[in-house]
Amino acid sequence: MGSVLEATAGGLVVSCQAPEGHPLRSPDAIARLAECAALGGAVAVRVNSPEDVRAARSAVDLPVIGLHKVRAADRYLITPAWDLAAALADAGADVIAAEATGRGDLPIAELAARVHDELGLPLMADVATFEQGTAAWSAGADLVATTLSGYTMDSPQSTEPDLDLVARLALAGVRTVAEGRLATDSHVRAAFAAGAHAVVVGTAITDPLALTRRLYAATPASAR
Ligand SMILES: CC(=O)N[C@H](C=O)[C@@H](O)[C@H](O)[C@H](O)COP(=O)(O)O
Repeated sequence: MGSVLEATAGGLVVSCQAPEGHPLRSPDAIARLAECAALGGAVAVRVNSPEDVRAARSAVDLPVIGLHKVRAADRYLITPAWDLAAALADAGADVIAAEATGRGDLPIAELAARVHDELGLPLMADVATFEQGTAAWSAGADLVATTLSGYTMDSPQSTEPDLDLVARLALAGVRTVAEGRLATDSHVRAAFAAGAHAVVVGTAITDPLALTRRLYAATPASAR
């Protein structure tokens, strides 16, 4: 368990995900993205669903952080049920990522204990607020990620990463991962300056559709 935490310290984790309907939505495409991440220097990849965990696991020799997104009325929930966590472990995940916002089927302390005792893996708790982060850390989470800040009613809405949350959690002694809307090298440097243990970058690296749309929107042709 300690080795994954050591391996990720000071590093870039690349989130290799593609939603239903996206041209990259296939385990093979996710595996190719994971290969790019590995060649580029990533210390781990973050992957959605057991089938993508299997694909990434066989493609790269890096720790695989597994999650399983489930569609709810307002947003995707991250691994909100125990069975989903267990299936990720079966698929070869090295870390289980799950939300610690109170919307999972287990209280966070029970989830952390079961991930440790039954799966033998570390838990990455995805949170939206400082209170959720410190609670998850006290409850035994190994990593606390700012993943959900900006996606819940109780967190600030912004197009920028929530580096203030990263700084507050790190200052409180929480092993904090900066995740969500990091898109530039300045964001990455600022996250580490704020005390991050690691950073996760997804869209800005692995979603050419989103990147194309953003740059297209800056063209005269987009106004036609
Ligand atoms: C909110 C939510 O469901 N976030 C998901 C968590 O796994 C992913 O959709 C994000 O891509 C990931 O967090 C990385 O963030 P960004 O793509 O902004 O670099």
